[in-house]
Amino acid sequence: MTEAQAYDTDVFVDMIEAFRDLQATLCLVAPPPEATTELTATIEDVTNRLKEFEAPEGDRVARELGLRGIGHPVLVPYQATDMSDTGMLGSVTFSYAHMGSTNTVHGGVITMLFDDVLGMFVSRKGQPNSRTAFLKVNYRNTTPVNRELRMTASIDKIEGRKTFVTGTLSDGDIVCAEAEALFVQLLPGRP
Ligand SMILES: CCCCCCCCCCCCCCCC(=O)SCCNC(=O)CCNC(=O)[C@H](O)C(C)(C)COP(=O)(O)OP(=O)(O)OC[C@H]1O[C@@H](n2cnc3c(N)ncnc32)[C@H](O)[C@@H]1OP(=O)(O)O
Repeated sequence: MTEAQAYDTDVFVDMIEAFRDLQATLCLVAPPPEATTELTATIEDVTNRLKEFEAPEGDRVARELGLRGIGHPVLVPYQATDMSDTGMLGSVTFSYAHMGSTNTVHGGVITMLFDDVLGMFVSRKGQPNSRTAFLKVNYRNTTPVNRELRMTASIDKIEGRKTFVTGTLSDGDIVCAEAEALFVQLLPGRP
């Protein structure tokens, strides 16, 4: 995205943030049927308005903002705070939108975060244009929502087109989840 478009990008991120707030709020409410029907119509109005701006893949703002999930309505936004050639540190705070049972994060969301974080790290420091071949997650403890958590990622081995990575998600000294994954770089010409 060019510098001239940077302002538009910020505005788009604001809209995605508002959407995330909507998702989290939806998980906390119990509106009566009349209010639900009225609100559903409002959401449909917003969707129809947005459809007026559908764009070809290369021009979509969410795609341009792919890093750190910030421009994607479903991915979990995170911060990569430190990155070397083989290791990465980061932080993430899950919201009520990511809740499975009371105040703890849905396991599938944690796996999605690992796929995104490890995939980004492999793209930058391993081999670009790689895809997840496998991703194994061990859930060591429940993961709290609304709390800043620490993430690590490391590249353990590169063999030909294969990059082997591991990651952790921790709440202070408590390891919430660990992941190990293989990313395979696509052969030239493979979509
Ligand atoms: C400043 C710049 C910033 C840029 C910043 C960009 C940021 C960008 C961030 C993106 C972050 C999103 C990250 C999400 C990443 C996904 O979520 S990708 C989507 C989910 N994954 C998929 O859809 C993959 C589907 N599968 C496939 O496409 C193909 O099976 C694969 C994985 C590409 C492999 O196919 P292939 O290229 O034909 O490879 P193949 O010859 O079968 O195997 C190659 C080697 O890998 C091994 N292998 C393959 N699969 C496996 C497996 N499952 N288990 C074990 N070994 C395997 C083979 O045994 C073989 O080993 P060797 O014989 O070489 O020792």
